[in-house]
Amino acid sequence: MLRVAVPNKGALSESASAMLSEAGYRQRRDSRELVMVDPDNDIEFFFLRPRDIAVYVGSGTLDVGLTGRDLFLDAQVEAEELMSLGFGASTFRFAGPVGEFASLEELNGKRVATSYDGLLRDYLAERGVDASVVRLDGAVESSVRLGVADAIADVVETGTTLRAAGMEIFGEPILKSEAVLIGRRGASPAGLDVLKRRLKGVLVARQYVMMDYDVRKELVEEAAALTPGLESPTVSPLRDSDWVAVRSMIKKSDTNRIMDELYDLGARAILVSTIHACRI
Ligand SMILES: Nc1ncnc2c1ncn2[C@@H]1O[C@H](COP(=O)(O)OP(=O)(O)OP(=O)(O)O)[C@@H](O)[C@H]1O
Ligand SMILES: O=P(O)(O)OC[C@H]1O[C@H](OP(=O)(O)OP(=O)(O)O)[C@H](O)[C@@H]1O
Ligand SMILES: [Mg+2]
Repeated sequence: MLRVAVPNKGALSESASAMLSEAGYRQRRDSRELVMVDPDNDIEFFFLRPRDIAVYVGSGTLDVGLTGRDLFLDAQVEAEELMSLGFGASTFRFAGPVGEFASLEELNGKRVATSYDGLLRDYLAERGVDASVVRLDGAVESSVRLGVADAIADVVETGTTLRAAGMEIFGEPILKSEAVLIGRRGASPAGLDVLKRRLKGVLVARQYVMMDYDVRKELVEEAAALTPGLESPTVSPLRDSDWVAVRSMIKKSDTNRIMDELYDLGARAILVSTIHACRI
């Protein structure tokens, strides 16, 4: 039975469970449940703190886990990223009091507070910056005002928390994070391929739509270039032999641009429908 770690609370929890449900797996009804067996799919879900998930997977206790890339790298365990999951995006950045820091080098000899000390120590060491790292559990934005640090390194999403603390970002982003599936390096436990294929199916169904349109036969090559699809578009005859019907998957975010371009080309009856589920 495949043993999978899922965030039990926090920023990633709801989206992780929603994605697994969409992939056809049973998920817990009560947020206090710690384990959930799905016998139909021969899989077992363990609901754990997102920060601890990499530790369980790295030690081999659990086969795979859904967690944040930043939390995974911070844990410094023997595991690898198997795929990105398309949610939980965030950026990990340096910040300091407004006007005080402009570049990474200025951190030499300073104190930097963070909840991600493993990640930060690696980053500073790789760039030869000699700063002392102050490990805090959370709310690191308050650390400078309270005098335990000179700057911070933290997750920034909207920047609201930073602004409220009178701080601003500086330097290059340390890391772009999102939710990822992690597993033991080189391991391929039974059921993992199916899980990955199902998750990929959810990603594609979320990111793509199905587009149908009619176009004059002589324009089909030009139209197909706009909608190449994953393999190749389906082209079907119409009763009026001067026209054909074309069907192709396109990126959801390109929908309106492609509809405009197809219309300008002379395509008509352009229809877009959602993809409920798929296997690619
Ligand atoms: N706005 C956000 N705030 C915090 N984390 C976010 C945000 N958006 C995405 N994430 C991601 O969520 C994960 C952190 O989740 P979570 O906040 O549950 O952990 P935590 O901060 O360790 O726990 P808690 O805040 O409950 O003490 C990281 O991978 C982070 O990149
Ligand atoms: O840029 P923003 O949209 O304001 O979001 C970023 C903030 O959200 C997270 O805090 P969280 O709520 O997880 O609390 P924590 O710091 O105690 O983990 C993160 O640590 C930042 O403080
Ligand atoms: Mg948090």
